[in-house]
Amino acid sequence: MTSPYFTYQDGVLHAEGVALPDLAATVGTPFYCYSTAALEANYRAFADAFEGSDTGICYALKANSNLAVIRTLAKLGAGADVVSEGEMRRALAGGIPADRIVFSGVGKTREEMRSALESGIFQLNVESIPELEALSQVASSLDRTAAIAIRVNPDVDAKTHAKIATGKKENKFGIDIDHARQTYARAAALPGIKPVAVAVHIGSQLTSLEPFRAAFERVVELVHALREDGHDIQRLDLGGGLGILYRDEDVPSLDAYAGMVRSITGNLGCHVTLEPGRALVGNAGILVSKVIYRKTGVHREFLIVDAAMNDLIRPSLYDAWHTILPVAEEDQDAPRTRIDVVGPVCESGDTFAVQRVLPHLDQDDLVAFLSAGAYGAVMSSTYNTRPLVPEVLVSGSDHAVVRRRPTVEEMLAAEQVPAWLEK
Ligand SMILES: Cc1ncc(COP(=O)(O)O)c(C=O)c1O
Ligand SMILES: N[C@@H](CCCC[NH3+])C(=O)O
Repeated sequence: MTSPYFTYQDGVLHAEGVALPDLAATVGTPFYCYSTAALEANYRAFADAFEGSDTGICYALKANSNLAVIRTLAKLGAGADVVSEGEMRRALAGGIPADRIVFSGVGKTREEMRSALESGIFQLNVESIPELEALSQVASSLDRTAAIAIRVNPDVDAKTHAKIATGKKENKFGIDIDHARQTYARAAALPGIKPVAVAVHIGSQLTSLEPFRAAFERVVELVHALREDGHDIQRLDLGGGLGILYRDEDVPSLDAYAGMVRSITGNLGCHVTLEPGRALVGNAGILVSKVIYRKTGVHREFLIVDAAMNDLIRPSLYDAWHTILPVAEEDQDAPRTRIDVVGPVCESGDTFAVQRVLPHLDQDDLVAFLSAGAYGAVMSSTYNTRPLVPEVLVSGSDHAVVRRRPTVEEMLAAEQVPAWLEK
């Protein structure tokens, strides 16, 4: 399974027109590689599906906040959904105008609120009463009015992995939808706050439209009730969450998703914000790694690669499946075997795949983990003092290293041994 942007040409896997072995020789392994054409196609497909509706696409930066990725999407007109001041500054640095930025998240600090208000962003999505009160104080102190959505929790099962479901009562996100009317009343009475929107986001990697439908219907009902209460609700923020194909999921088409959104919200006269993350970047990136050793144990065979859980944590954290392709095109008739693909980190959880059927791979062979463009590099760490891996953006036959690998010296330079330990 390849994509139109990662294909075999002349016997080796390419990202657009760039041969991955050449990139590996230039930047060293492991590295992330993103396709500009894939990013553009994903954004355009999303925008086209909503063409003609009053819709803003605010790319959820958390999925991949590499500056060059942001810039690529910004040039196509994307707004941003951010969850920290750092992300907000990245969005602005990537060329996304402040008036297309939505600030989400359960724990915005007062400093973050101040910075968001001073930047003049489109909307803050508030998730609790204490947050509402803090925002009122910050906005008043700046003599500004914060345009807000209240994120409601509709208590809908998103039918996704429990660690990325956000719309059930027991999740920390949003305000219980049954308490929403009181909360809007409270918000409207506070200085510096103007409630203009309702926000919802029930989880990530949803592969069925039904949970979205259930949540959005509840939100529309709420909008009617809030308008009856005298609130001027002009906007809806329907979050992100649309899933992508990792293995064999039956992912809804963009047209089906957009049709469902239109059919539920079409008559409300609201501006609709959408916050796709994974759907825009997930299949636009891969992680390329090299086999260090092939190890034959008593019970199992292991392929030990130079990428690890610190570089791509999704398999360890969510038992996520990433298709693994040999970079050298396999002979279709060659024998295939089952093997565990693991990294060098000292944890048994540092496992990318268990008993995966793969062609014979050995020391120094390159492999590519597909669909690693979302929640890949952004979730990496330096565990085991492994430097963050480079990110490369490809466009046609050009490539650019858009984040370089820091040296261990640079990592050490950020730390200090106190003088008393030197005595
Ligand atoms: C509020 C909010 N919006 C948007 C997203 C983006 O989600 P996804 O990458 O699944 O589209 C998330 C993450 O789940 C989120 O928490
Ligand atoms: N990190 C998750 C998605 C989290 C979405 C953020 N709310 C993943 O890799 O699937």
